[in-house]
Amino acid sequence: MSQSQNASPQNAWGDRIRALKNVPPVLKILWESGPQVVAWGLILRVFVAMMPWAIAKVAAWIINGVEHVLRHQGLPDHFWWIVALEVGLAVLTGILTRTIDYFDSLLADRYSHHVSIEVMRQAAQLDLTTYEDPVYYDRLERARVQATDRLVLIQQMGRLFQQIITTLVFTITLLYYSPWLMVLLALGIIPSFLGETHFAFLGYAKNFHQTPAKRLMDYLRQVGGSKEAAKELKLFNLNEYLTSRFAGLSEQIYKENIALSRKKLIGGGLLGILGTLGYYGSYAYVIWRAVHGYYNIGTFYFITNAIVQASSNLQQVFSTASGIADQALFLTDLIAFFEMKPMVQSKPHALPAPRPVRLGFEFHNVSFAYPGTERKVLKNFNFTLRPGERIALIGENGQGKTTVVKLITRLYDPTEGEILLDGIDLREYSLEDLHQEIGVIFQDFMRYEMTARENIAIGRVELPHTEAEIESAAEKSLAAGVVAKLQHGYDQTLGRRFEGGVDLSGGEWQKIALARAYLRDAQLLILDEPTAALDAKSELEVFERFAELTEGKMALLISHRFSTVRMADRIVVLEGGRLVEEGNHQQLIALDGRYAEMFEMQAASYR
Ligand SMILES: Nc1ncnc2c1ncn2[C@@H]1O[C@H](COP(=O)(O)OP(=O)(O)OP(=O)(O)O)[C@@H](O)[C@H]1O
Repeated sequence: MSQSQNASPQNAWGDRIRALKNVPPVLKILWESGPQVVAWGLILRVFVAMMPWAIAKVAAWIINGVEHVLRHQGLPDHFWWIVALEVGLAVLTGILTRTIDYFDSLLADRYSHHVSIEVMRQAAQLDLTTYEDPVYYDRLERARVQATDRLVLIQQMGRLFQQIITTLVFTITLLYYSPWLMVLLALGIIPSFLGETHFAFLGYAKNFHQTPAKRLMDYLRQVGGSKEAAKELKLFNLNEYLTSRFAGLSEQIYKENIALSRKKLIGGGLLGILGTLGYYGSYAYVIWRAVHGYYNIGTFYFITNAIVQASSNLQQVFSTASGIADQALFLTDLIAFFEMKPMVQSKPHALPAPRPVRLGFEFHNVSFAYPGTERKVLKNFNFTLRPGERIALIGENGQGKTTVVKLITRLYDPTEGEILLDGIDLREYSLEDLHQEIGVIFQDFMRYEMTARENIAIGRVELPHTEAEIESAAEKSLAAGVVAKLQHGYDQTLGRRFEGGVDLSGGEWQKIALARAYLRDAQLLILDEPTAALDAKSELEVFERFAELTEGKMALLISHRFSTVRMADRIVVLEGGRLVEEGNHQQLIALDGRYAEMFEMQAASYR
């Protein structure tokens, strides 16, 4: 991520102008959301934009006609038809305006639908690293907010288009009568425009710097109301603590908001007075010319109306444009978010994953530090996993076992060295293909608050699956016993978030999660401490099955329980990011090294 993306906005004009470069991509997104709706909106706006001019022109004819009558020169031809035309134009304006509102709300719905989906797609393809980066998180948060509720922006863009046309029509009219009129009007309006954009920018800068505090507030609110935290909150009396931290932050944000609103009230008010002076200056000039006999009464009316319209539309053009600049600043994050590219991705002509795997996986002098950190979690790590082998990876907490899994599944790429699959660097293979060949259940696996069936089917969403396949996977992982006890069986919603949902125990959730791995017809199965919440009997059962079911496949198992570990064909001991011992249970016991020591320690605690 570049420095400029991370830096908070400085109060500079450059940033404001740069923000306008976000408008074209947004127009593109708008167009993609609903081309026909956009086109109709624009066509109708051209008509509505011309209406005030047409209405004023017809009104001038009517006034001249009335004057004729007053001077006893008789009623002009078609007079009542002209009056009817005026009424017709007013009615048509009303109808067109409502139709535009309808198209705007239609477009707003389509836009937020389209952007929400794009945000989800983009979030899904970004690296895992990005999720651990607070800057990214803040950006995702802002992008999410920006995805919805952009009706204002859409209305503003349409309105600007309409106001520009109306202003142009009346400006040409005024220039036709006297260029000075426009100069006077512009002198009054430009300072208030600059004021508007200035405050819009301050508003954006304020929101930008408030995002971390707002994120923290959201977190506090979420913890305060979460089911998981409820027990601890009560026992540790944490509610008051959380509430007061939330209140402190909320107070700070309120004060900052008020301070800005005050500035805006005073500064914006003073600049607004300049606009009023410019407007009345032009008005006085036209009165002077009319009094000196330059215009008849209808023309006088038409010009004064043109001043009112040009002035208010010009003012609106500026304030709408500054409103758009304001919104465009907010869109900086959305656009920046869409421009983020994942580092871990498939190359253009990536290879399909080998099936069957012939040589297996090989780590060659792999070193790895998590992005943004210096410490190497793996150091010159060398390791092989051959087809048909079942390997247990063991080591104390924090030695890098899960990291090995993250590298083999390409959630991250090594900092140094390479990982080969059948002799070819993992980075050469298609990511989707590679992931299809690996079934993995992490220690912090997800508990999807969906039905039991969906929780299992998630293991292989890319392919259709039959009822029998789901049931067979559930049998293998012992989840079938869990499902049998549920009132609605496989259709039972799990978790408590949704009505009718049933929560499971930690061990029951694990059996369900394990079924996902079995559903996948993968060549490598990885279980990262998947049985931690299982009781001893279940664990033994699960692993005896695992041993049976992974026969002929590659299996990688991470566990702290030696009763399980000893079933592996080969045991690899990790310490400080290095491979320190490897062999089967008997060999390692005979070696009398780290493994034997750890084994003895665990055995002693059972005696
Ligand atoms: N996303 C991350 N960013 C930075 N450091 C990390 C990250 N994930 C893990 N680490 C660090 O890397 C080291 C190895 O972690 P890893 O999860 O691979 O250990 P482990 O052997 O699986 O531990 P355990 O037995 O506790 O699961 C730890 O010191 C941990 O603090």
